[in-house]
Amino acid sequence: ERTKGMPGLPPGPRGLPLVGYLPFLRSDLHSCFADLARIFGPVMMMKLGSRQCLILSSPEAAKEVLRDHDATFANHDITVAARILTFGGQDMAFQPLSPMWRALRKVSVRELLNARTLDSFRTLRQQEVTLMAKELHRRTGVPAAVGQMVLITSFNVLTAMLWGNSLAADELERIRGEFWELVVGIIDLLGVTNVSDIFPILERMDLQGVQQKMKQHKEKLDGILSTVIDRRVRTVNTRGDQEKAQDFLQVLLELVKKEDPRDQHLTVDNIKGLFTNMITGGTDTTSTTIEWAMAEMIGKPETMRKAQEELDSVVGKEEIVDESHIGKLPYLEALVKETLRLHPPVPFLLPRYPTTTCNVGGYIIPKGTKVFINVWSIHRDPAVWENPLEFKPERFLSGMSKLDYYGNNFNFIPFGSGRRICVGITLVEKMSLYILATMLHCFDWSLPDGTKLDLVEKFGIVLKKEKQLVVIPTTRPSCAKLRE
Ligand code: HEM
Repeated sequence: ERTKGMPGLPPGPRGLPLVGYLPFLRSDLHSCFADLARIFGPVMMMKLGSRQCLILSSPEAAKEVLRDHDATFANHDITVAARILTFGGQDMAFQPLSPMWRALRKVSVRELLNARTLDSFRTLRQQEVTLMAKELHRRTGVPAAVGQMVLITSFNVLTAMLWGNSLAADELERIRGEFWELVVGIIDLLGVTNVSDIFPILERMDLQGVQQKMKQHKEKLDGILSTVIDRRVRTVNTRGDQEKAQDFLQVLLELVKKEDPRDQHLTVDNIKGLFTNMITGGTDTTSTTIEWAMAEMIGKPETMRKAQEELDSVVGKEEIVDESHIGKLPYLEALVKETLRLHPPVPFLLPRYPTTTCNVGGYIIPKGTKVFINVWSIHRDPAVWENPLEFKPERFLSGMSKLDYYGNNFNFIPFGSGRRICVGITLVEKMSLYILATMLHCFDWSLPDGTKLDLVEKFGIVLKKEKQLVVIPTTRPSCAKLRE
């Protein structure tokens, strides 16, 4: 609708009064939005309940929002469930663009997620990944839920990086046992279309019980985080400053104590919110990536064979992978990129909203519109990708070889782009390649007899396999080293 040469709202499907287009959406929202974009175009608007929503489905439209209007769209839209989980939005991901967001992001990069600090955790990663490989070795020939195992490994690495050995071994063991279900439950709830978000007036009624369930998960998580923090404060109080650990938790606790007005004052809830972001945002995404990579390779065995041949020649058939090999494995790197292209773990990024009314694609976008960037459909756009539905790591070795994870080319943005780009990319690059390299170098993988591979997706804030992948490891020569 354009009047007198003024830009109008973007085109989109008309809905019903009050509910908008909500009753017509399918549960596989990513592919439903992609189907609608084929009719209405890559800049599409629809009303869901009382909320105006913008859906962008082309690299050009994504670029306009994430680069040209980066500052205007730099806020993530917080849902009712996310607010409960993040201690009222005290985390990094749902903090509006503000001094607090800057302080949380800065301290995370300076003290944890930079190349030098991450290198200092190399032995820790090696220990945890070797433990996982040993466990798989013990279970040779027995079906294994690989996603679940990778999730636990990522959790162990990440939490040791966050708070060192703040917990006693038995406490840690108990938490690890509960953790898988907790994260899966949280991620599932974050992906539910909650009517409380669409009709804020209904929030108090919590019609689907989402808020109630999220409160229970949050209480569990809060229990774990409070124990970790209390233990640390008590240890420092009894043993004194000399013996205190110099890890990320300690740096954050010092910032809570600091009263210098030039520093952004942090609260304990900020620490808990930040840890919640990293634990929930950094584990399930990594394990989902590995699970999809394994599933695609099972479906196309020559890709697994090529990755194993590369590993055999770089690492040596009877040696064990270590992180120094990672930069020398271009095929494996391409394989992970191809997985993130076909199965971007966060299919809409974290939805944004503009803080002022602005123009995108020649249309007017009202302030506060919820913006979904459909990365899943951008990554499958036939105008950009040849045979987009084919799993073909080679494309990242030739035509698309320059694409990286840093959001500079809008054809490939699995981690987003601009100032709100994922803060954990460096860690993901190390962890996902290292885990996958170890799994492929130590084992061959096959489906249990009588089962068939399926690649059915389940939409959510994280785009998972509907059925978890269960596969059987059989040993390769390098496994002998695991016994040493
Ligand atoms: C395969 C793994 C991962 C994927 C695909 C992924 C993807 C994403 C995406 C798409 C965003 C939103 C970006 C945007 O809005 O433009 C994001 C944000 C974020 N990610 Fe990741 N992520 C992964 C792993 C991690 C890890 C390991 C960590 C931390 C240890 C992490 C921490 C965060 C945080 C804190 C944010 C919010 C950043 C901000 O708002 O400034 N992520 N991630």
